[in-house]
Amino acid sequence: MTRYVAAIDQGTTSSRCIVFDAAGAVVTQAQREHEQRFPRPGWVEHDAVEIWHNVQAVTRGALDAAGLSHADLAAIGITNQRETTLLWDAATGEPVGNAIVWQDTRTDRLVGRLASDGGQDRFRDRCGLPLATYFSAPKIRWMLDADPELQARAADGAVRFGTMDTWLIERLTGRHATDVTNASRTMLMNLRTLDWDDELLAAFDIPRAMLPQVLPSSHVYGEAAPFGGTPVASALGDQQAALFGQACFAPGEAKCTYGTGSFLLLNTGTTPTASERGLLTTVAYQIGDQPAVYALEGSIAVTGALVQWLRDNLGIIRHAAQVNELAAKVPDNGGCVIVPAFSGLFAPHWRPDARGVIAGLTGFVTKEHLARAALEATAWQVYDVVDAMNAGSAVDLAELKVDGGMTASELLMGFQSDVLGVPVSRPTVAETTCLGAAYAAGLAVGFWPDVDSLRANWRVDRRWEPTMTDSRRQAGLRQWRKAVARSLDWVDDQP
Ligand SMILES: Nc1ncnc2c1ncn2[C@@H]1O[C@H](COP(=O)(O)OP(=O)(O)O)[C@@H](O)[C@H]1O
Ligand SMILES: O=P(O)(O)OC[C@H](O)CO
Repeated sequence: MTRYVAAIDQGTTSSRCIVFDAAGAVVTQAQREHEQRFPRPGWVEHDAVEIWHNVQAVTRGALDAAGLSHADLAAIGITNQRETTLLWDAATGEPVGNAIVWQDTRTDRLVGRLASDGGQDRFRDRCGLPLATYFSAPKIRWMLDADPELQARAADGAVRFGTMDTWLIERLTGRHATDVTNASRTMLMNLRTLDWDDELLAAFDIPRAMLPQVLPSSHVYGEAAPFGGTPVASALGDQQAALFGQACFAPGEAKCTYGTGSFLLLNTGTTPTASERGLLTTVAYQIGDQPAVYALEGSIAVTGALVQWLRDNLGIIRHAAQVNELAAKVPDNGGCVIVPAFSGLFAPHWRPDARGVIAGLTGFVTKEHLARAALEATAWQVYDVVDAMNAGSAVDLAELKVDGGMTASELLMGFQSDVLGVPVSRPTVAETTCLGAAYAAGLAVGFWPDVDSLRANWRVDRRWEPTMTDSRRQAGLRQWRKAVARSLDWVDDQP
């Protein structure tokens, strides 16, 4: 009997598999980290074969841990780190090199060259994205430039492109396909046609023959041969999957996922909404042949990664959670503000020339103040994104649903509610990314009847209400804005 749905989350630092029951509760899970490769400053790579082995191992591991087999599964859903770019040989299925990860900034000159002719927003109308190293198209261009043989082979379809969803779908089912949410992060998909766009392909000189077929997010992609032919029935980028798992199915509903970076997505309904304030327009999901649903997104590159930096580079904490113990020892930041622009600032600023600053240092500032400033930096970056959303759209965010590793920090969540001035709610199932992929897969095979049945599964675990006075909020905001201004225009040689 098929009582469960499995979700595979292929993330930036690890791959995990979680099996859910019909109530959306976690039945079993397994997780495995993969190596982060930093061959040069600013470069970040993953070995896609290592990832493929890990994905199989965690899926088997999760099933074994609960004494289940693939026969217990109605479907498998896939969710993944987005934008990370891989090329492989169509005949052998072997990667032509490592995957270039979304955080990698090696394409900054290429992006600068393209932006010098028409500006950073020259493709925004078609694909919803500004020109930035973050997205896949510049990474594909870089790979094709790096090996002169590849362009011709790509034009014949002998070399294939894929993000991590596509890589896993092809390995599992034999089909070269992606979903609309992942395709919407490449800079190559037209937001309205939901297909590859000839003008964008021409601008990046990327052959259509190397690209996967674009399919809905909740859709049967094929049968997973290593798992007894279980249907692979969904694919979504991880941030879109979290929106789905948080049951943000109505326009105006939003979630923020706090991990290595943080990503706030607002459901804007079935027509793409443009942002004049630096937010991305992206596809939220598409269920079968229904119209696609769109989102506005604020992507923040460094939030939890700053806590890791306090741990790994400064050594002032031993575990991420200790940042809270340290921060709780002081009543405020002691006048110190950190802007973690380690690889420039993403939304809403899109400033590749920014670099991190610690502002307001005096002899009074201690490691406790630094810990507090690190948590506050996350909340203020999210504030900037929400501010851009409220200013640029008719929607005034009334509540924020949250998930991800950093939501374990009560101090951060309380401060977040304070600076936003709206309640912040964390659900009982914290694994919303996997849950969203499972939901989308379950819908495609009739395991769940409709999205209303999914909404009924959402339960609040903890809710934070704002308590900060407006004058304190304004004072903190002034300080934050001054610190952000000081982080800009640091890198001199932007092309
Ligand atoms: N208790 C905590 N307080 C603050 N930050 C935390 C805590 N626990 C984990 N983190 C941070 O959260 C991030 C991990 O969250 P996770 O959702 O697993 O991220 P990802 O999916 O991006 O790998 C790490 O960057 C870590 O520093
Ligand atoms: O794998 P995560 O959770 O760090 O998410 C990465 C994002 O999808 C990048 O856009």
